[in-house]
Amino acid sequence: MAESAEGSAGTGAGRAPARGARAGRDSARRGLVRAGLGFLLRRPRTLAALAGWSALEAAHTFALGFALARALDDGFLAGHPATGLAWLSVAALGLLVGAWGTARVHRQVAQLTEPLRDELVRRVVGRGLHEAVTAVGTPGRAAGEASGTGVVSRLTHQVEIARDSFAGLVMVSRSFLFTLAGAVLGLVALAPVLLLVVVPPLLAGLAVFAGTLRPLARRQRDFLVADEELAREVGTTVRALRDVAACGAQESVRRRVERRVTAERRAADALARWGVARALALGIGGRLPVVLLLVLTPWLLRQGVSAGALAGALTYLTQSLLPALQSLVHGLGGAGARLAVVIGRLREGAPDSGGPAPRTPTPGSRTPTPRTPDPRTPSGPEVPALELRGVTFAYGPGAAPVLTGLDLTVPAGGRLAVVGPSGAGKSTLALLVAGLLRPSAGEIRVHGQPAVPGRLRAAEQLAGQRVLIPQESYVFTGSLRENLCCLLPESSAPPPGAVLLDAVEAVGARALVRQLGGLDGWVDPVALSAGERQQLALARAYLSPAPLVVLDEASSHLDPAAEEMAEYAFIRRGGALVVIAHRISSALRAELILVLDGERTCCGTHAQLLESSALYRDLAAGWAPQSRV
Ligand SMILES: Nc1ncnc2c1ncn2[C@@H]1O[C@H](COP(=O)(O)OP(=O)(O)OP(=O)(O)O)[C@@H](O)[C@H]1O
Repeated sequence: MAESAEGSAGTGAGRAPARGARAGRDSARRGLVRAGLGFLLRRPRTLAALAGWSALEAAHTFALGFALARALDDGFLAGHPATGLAWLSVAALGLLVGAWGTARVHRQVAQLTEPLRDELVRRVVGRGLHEAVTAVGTPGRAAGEASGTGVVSRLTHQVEIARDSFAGLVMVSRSFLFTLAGAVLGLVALAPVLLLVVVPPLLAGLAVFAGTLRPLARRQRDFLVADEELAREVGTTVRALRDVAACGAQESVRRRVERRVTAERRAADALARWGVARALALGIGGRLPVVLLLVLTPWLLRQGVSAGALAGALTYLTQSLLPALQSLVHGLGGAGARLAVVIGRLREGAPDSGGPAPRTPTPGSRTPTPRTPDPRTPSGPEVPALELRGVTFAYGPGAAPVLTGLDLTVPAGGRLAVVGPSGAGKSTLALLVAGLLRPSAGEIRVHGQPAVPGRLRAAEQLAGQRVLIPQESYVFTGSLRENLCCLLPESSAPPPGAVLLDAVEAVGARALVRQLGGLDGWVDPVALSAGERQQLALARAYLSPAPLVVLDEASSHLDPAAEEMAEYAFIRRGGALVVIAHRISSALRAELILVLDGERTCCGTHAQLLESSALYRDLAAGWAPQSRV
């Protein structure tokens, strides 16, 4: 238990300076040990019952070696097979009694673990609900997306792990103590001299094991944390593969995942090295006594130890002590460290992180620096930002084309809105423009360069040409600064904080940044609402140097006012803008509107389209009431 505490205390503290982290771990360990002892001492009756049933279980250990020795000495070796069989029956009876004791032990352990779980659940559900209540009204948080349910669900999952690990710990430590007691009593009953052979190596093995517990628990904890971080990173990445490709963020995401893989491998290597020490402890404490017993057999026989007693002692060593020691070593090293990590997190209130979320002072009421619009017309004003010539696209050779022979030109710095009914091909067009789909026929050029999907190098080039923000925005676990800067070229110097804050301010995400604790605040994608994720993705796109921005309903989770603010930010930013519009207000802000309507697809201004496109008139009429909301 003490070692578990040691492990838990340091969760996430590795980022702090070593001495402070160690002091924090020590104090948390003491707190955890006190809390654990307090929890046990408040249940004396359960403990007494557990000890009683464990003693019965240990009687089986005692009976096994002792009855075997008697069966040999008084029965089979003495020429009385009936006596031998009778003693073997005693051993069998001992097995039955032991099994009964074990069943009752499980019941008593449940009496300990269930209250522990209830206590933890009460605490974490309370805290989860508190977080949910305080999250209500958070700007950008969509209705029904209060984080409380997610927090509570993750915390209760950790409570389940804590309960199972605690049960495992109680079982192995109790089993070892009572098995040891049963075996030692048995050896004394057979021949006290046997203790001289068994006890010293056993104690030495236990001492080695005790010495490895702390470092082992620390390595185990580091490994668990690294493993979870890797799983979380990979899980987030896999869910967001399309968005990662859309953002052109493959390279930075690859590096992030690679860092996690390396960290996990290092943690696993360190754990494996300490695993050798654990094997050494097992060898000295569990296997060396067997070897000594065999080597010293002639001497023991001279001391008057009978053949039956030797067989009994071997039985104690191989059937009881070695398995119990194995369970103890693996149980304390595994379940103990896991319990330490989980309890540590539950106490810290960090439901899902491998470490505390770093917080920096709130930016406060700083005055935004006016931003000069970027001259994002790389090829000069005469080269269109986007050109489609006879573009046809179908999702398969036999599939009906989504787009047929589409021609379109968006001038440098121009603004295009794309509208159409669901399934008309708006997102498909966005993916084609972003170079993530290849046209079946025709050509697409972005600032004069072909937009083609390709290998990593091509993806990097694409990221410099255009940025696509899809409907479900990708943000990753990391600092806010990392999330904002991931579309910036590797070679460029990190932008000053003021530039990042300007971008955040421009797209209306200042409140969110304050809530996250500033630019070095920690982003947990799961804890953010869809609207908040969109705000971060918009700020990231705003910062990107790409001269073409494609927003595929990228503000669909924002309210109309927030959406307007974000779109005006992109207009001021410079460069060309293509917006897949889901509100008439978006379309009205564009200079040109493309109505995707199969063979009746057309392009024009709002006024022209009201005249010429029945579908556009219908869409505008349908949107009008919502846009006033
Ligand atoms: N990966 C795909 N494989 C096959 N067909 C697809 C795929 N993605 C989209 N489609 C089909 O292509 C057509 C156009 O889809 P798309 O998502 O581009 O339309 P949309 O106008 O963006 O619709 P919405 O407004 O509902 O998002 C639809 O018929 C859709 O079912």
